[in-house]
Amino acid sequence: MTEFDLQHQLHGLYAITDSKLMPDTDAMLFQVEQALRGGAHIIQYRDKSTDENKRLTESRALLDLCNQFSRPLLINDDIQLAKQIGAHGVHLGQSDGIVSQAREYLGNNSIIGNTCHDSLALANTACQQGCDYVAFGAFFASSTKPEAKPAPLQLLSEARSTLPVPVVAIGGINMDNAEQVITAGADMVAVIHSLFANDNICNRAAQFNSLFS
Ligand SMILES: Cc1ncc(COP(=O)(O)OP(=O)(O)O)c(N)n1
Ligand SMILES: Cc1ncsc1CCOP(=O)(O)O
Ligand SMILES: [Mg+2]
Repeated sequence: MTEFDLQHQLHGLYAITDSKLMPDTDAMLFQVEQALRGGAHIIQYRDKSTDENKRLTESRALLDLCNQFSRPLLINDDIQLAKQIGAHGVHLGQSDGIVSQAREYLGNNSIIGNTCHDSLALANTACQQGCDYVAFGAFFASSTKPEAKPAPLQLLSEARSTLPVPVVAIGGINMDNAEQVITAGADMVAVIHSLFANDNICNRAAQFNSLFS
């Protein structure tokens, strides 16, 4: 995938990998392929290990897979890895680097997302620095990241109406609550557990996607 329409890509289900739910590279590739078949619009490689060889091999394999489906692969936390493999972009938390520096390093064609927790002020700064989307959450209790700071649903409508970029909702999102965050203003729902712990990942991805118009 070389060129794509950002407005179209930054919408719908945003699937994030998880090393506990994906015990090895083959399992990860199989599960992500199921999510892509079900219609996941964006994939994020999120691996907290320090095994550089594994991270390189897995992210390259994921990038091949995403290219086959013409969907972007973003790397969590690591702008060097994103640049090294030619990923479509990066997702940065508040302590993972500065958006404007990532933009300079990766160039204008990369997608850069930024975690803004429950703060419109952080989101405005991220937008001024050139991010392509902002992420808020956790909106619900997350078994993947129980320590994530809670964010209120009302934040999403204000974010949607005041920010110039698409808005991601994350944290404990499942089929019982996804509609609430979408109605409140989320352009994308970022999901780990409810998607990748499901017995039928392809169906679950399609169910999430059907919630978006
Ligand atoms: C889409 C999306 N939103 C938020 C996060 C969380 O990022 P961060 O706060 O840096 O936490 P870690 O994921 O690095 O633990 C995300 N990864 N993706
Ligand atoms: C990375 C991250 N940041 C805030 S909550 C979260 C985890 C999301 O995973 P789940 O969908 O399993 O709650
Ligand atoms: Mg991070």
